[in-house]
Amino acid sequence: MTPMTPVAPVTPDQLAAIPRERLPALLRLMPKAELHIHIEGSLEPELMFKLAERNGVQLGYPSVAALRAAYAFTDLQSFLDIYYAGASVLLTEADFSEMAWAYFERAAADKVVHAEIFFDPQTHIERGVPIETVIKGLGQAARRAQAELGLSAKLILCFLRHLSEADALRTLEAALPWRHHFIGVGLDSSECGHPPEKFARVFARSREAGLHLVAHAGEEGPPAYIEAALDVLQVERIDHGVRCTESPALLLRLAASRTPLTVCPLSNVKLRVFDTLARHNLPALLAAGLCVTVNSDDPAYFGGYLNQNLVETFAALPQLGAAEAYALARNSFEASFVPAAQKAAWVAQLDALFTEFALEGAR
Ligand code: HPA
Ligand SMILES: [Zn+2]
Repeated sequence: MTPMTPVAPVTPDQLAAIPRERLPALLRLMPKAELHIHIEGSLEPELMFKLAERNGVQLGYPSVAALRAAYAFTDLQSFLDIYYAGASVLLTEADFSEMAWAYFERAAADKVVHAEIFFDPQTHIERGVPIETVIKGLGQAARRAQAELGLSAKLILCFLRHLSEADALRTLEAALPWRHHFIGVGLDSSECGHPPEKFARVFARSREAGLHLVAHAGEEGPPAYIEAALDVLQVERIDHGVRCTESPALLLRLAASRTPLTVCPLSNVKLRVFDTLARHNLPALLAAGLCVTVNSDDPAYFGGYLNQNLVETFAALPQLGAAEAYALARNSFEASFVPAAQKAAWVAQLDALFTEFALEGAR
């Protein structure tokens, strides 16, 4: 089907007619956008060892199996320590390109048609890797993803919140000559003790430069961090944000404004934000009318890419059915930073697929 073919929106009755056993296939087949993926978190142990050898970097683990065995996290910080150590193998433009290309191939297999990927330049600048090496390497893979996979890919530069705002401002100035290679800025790393207010000036400067603004908030931090990200940083999306349910007023505000939350269920369980997927608040967030999306965060570390997140989460939560699958995919396009006409074309593909599954279910 071409994007211009008119498609009637799938109806609630049609969604209700889709049998539960068809959900895994539907979740895998539906077109979707991924909006919360740290590209350094897509670095699989096998590629990490290959790059370590190529670049003469000592990893501190004797084997892929030993490294994987270390992926037993107790909280965000215990993950970040290993994640930054893993990123130390990345030195050349080719390294960044190879890592991103591997992610794009995996994402395309999951029917991701658009990805907005985070990168952490300060992790690399600190080790003497020029920012242009990082941006050019990732940009090259993004162009190849569009050309060879039909996957549109954009970059979002993240500031590390455990470092100073002055460091973030220096990083932004160093990146601005490459402004045309990235669409926005974000805020990640250790949340507690590093509230959004710490980065008010660098976000204001980024806004002046015409960049989109997002921030991690309410993963481990309190609802007040989500409010500060909205009010002080003026972000357009909240990454994670799951702790918003602790504040009824904030929940109402997020629903009314349709501020997107990029939720990462497998990450939340691995980092002990929730004990199990069955206890995740995704159904409550959807029921409250929020523009929630599902994402993989750091798939090489947390046990799965986007479809794995969707399939496992739906299997664990009987409240989630075809209507919620449709809402999540539709939200992923609504929440993306792409032109309205492109969003409409993807939503039309979504309607066509869900209608097909409904008709098959009714037969
Ligand atoms: O889940 C995360 N939270 C904060 N910082 C991060 N950096 C990579 N992943 C994460
Ligand atoms: Zn994240």
